[in-house]
Amino acid sequence: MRGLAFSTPIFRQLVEFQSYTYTYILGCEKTRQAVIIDPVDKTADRDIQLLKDFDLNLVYGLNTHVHADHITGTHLLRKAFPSMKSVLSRASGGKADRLVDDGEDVQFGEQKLEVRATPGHTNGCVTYVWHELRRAFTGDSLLVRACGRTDFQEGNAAALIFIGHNYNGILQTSVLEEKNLNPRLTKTEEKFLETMENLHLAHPKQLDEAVPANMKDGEVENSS
Ligand SMILES: N[C@@H](CCC(=O)N[C@@H](CSS)C(=O)NCC(=O)O)C(=O)O
Ligand SMILES: [Fe+2]
Repeated sequence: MRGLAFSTPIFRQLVEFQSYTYTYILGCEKTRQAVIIDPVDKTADRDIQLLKDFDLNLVYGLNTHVHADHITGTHLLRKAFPSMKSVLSRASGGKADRLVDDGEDVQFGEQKLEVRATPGHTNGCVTYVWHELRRAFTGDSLLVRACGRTDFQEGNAAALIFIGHNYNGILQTSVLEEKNLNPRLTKTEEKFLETMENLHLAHPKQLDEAVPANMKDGEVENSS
């Protein structure tokens, strides 16, 4: 069977409920090539099943940055889709099959994502822009009504430009909304820097295992 017939590009937003990470599957309906953005190891089986249900061939597994709150699922997805290449920014200093720089395109069938450097949460944060559908995947650079923390992983509030998580169940946002409603981004630069200095957030629970593993494309000893 040739899978379900889609008449428009395929798009799914998925959640991993331990770290509240949002994962995205994007597919070209004509060639059935697909990418996944910010997959999590714990939900790799779900993602593989969904890709297979849709008869999609995963060509890239992209990470927006070296995550501190979960281990990427790219190494597990590659087992099901052996030609899949993991993608990470060169500026992150981490390992991946393809290292990308600002301005590069990542092609999947007739669709593509533009890589834009959006440092601040980490040095190597990038946003992937899908121009065709006017969607931007910001990782933790910009969150709904918030932005990524800047108190570890070379975080630098002064470098933060823009938004992957939301802890209140709001699934998406727009540049217009955040420009007007984001309590951090509507401040003066001075007040913004002061706010970021004083967030006093607890460290992510998986920080100590996630960062070293994600620097090595998710490969950890004892990982399945
Ligand atoms: N409780 C979570 C971690 C929460 C956290 O630190 N989130 C990060 C993004 S993951 S690096 C963040 O930047 N938060 C900003 C904010 O304002 O909440 C866990 O233990 O995993
Ligand atoms: Fe992060």
